[in-house]
Amino acid sequence: MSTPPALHAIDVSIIYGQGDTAVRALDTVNLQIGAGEIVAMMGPSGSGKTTLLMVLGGLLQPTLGEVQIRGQSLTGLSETQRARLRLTLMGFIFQSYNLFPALTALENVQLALELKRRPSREAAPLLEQVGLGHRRHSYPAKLSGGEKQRVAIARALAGDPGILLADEPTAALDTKHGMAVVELLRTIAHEQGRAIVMVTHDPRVGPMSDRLVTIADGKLVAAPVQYGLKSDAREHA
Ligand SMILES: Nc1ncnc2c1ncn2[C@@H]1O[C@H](COP(=O)(O)OP(=O)(O)OP(=O)(O)O)[C@@H](O)[C@H]1O
Repeated sequence: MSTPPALHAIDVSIIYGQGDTAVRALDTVNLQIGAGEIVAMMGPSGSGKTTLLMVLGGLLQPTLGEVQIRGQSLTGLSETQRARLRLTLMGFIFQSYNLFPALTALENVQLALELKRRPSREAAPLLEQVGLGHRRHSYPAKLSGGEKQRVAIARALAGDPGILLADEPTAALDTKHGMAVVELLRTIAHEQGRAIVMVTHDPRVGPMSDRLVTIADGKLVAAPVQYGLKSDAREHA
């Protein structure tokens, strides 16, 4: 039997609101992401990128269709069960880092380890893995944007998740630091076998990913240029 994909959206639609004010934010989306694959998701503002990321992360239930994580359907799970899956299988990375300003880099990661109930894992090696071992005792205010995002990535790795979901992780960074963060995420996907989905507005991120998924008006569309290893258009035609 073949291994199920890390993430699988099957005919997913999301309709916000009802009646005249209803918005179809996602329209019959089909998407598979495998372990060890880094996928960039692009599209105009309001096209449904964040909504799709939230659905893939089990933070939002599809109006129609379903999401499977490693072959397990999220449909019918309680909020507590979905929260447990998120805690054990997923890490989240945000544009604005969301670090605790009163905690050092090390303490930010340690707190995540405690919340994820991972007493056997240590924060310092996670910071070293993202190239920040030497800044472990620095507070976020003393770190550059790129360094803050690296702490946020170390924190997202605290639970040793198979899946990382990143919402515009480079949006607040200059080109050099932004590309270094994407390079780090790419290494994490390829060397550690994690599935990574990254929403981005930056056209330079697509070529650094294994696959570029383009979304317009809530639908996945074939990208004008296909990058990397696989083509989403081929896979989901
Ligand atoms: N909670 C909500 N209630 C109603 N409509 C919503 C809600 N969240 C998003 N929408 C609508 O759904 C559509 C998709 O929004 P979404 O935030 O997923 O787009 P996006 O591609 O991430 O946009 P951006 O690039 O601007 O962040 C938009 O039309 C948006 O106005």
